[in-house]
Amino acid sequence: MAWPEGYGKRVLAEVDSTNAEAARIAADLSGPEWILGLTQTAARGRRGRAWVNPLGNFAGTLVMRPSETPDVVALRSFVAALALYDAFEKLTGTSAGLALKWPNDVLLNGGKVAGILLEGIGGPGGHLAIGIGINLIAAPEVSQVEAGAVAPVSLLAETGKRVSPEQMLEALAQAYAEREASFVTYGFAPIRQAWMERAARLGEAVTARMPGREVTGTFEEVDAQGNLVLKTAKGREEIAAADVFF
Ligand SMILES: O=C(O)CCCC[C@@H]1SC[C@@H]2NC(=O)N[C@@H]21
Repeated sequence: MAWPEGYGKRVLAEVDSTNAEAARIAADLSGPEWILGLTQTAARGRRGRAWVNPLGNFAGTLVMRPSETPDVVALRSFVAALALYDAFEKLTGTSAGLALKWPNDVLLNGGKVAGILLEGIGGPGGHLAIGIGINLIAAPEVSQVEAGAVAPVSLLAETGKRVSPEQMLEALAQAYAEREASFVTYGFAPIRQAWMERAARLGEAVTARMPGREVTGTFEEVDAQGNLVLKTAKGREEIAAADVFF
């Protein structure tokens, strides 16, 4: 498999968090760079949660300096989710059981196999860290995740396929570069369309939980801004940030 032109790569035997490392090195980079951490000692998840990261799972961050406004930069969570989907498909030879969960999880046979953490570095106009964690060989216990959340699963347990972090990085970096090129050239529309074709629970009832309130409705679409759109008894709700429960 080819490594994408123009992207750098560094592999660290141990790091606190590849997103934290991205923030440390960003200012010295001259182009996009993948950081692979074989072990992370302080991995972080979305909304300040910890991320369980046993040896053999994938922990990586792409650090880059996008040129768009922050609202457009944030749409890269969909670009990354699609690239993850592509990489799983390529490595396993099938898309059976794969689905994307808004805003940025990858599901396999209904369980969470990968998550994405987008973090800005250095404020507007600065760098972006796209942190990706993949349960390649092990998943945390259900008791370690929030009540009602999608159960974690591993690629190995679900498919019997053993993929190394390095193999995943090669596939993911290539897939990401292709989706990124599409995003930069054609904008969000084709990414949004492809994401929705792979979406979990589209057209079904879901609950979006936000600080202090929750909304249940039919998952209608992801709109042109990346919002989750729910049809509720009170009308259309456009939700920018939430945890989604099925
Ligand atoms: O909560 C989520 O679903 C997102 C998890 C993101 C975890 C990855 S592992 C690599 C990168 N480094 C971190 O500290 N977090 C992200």
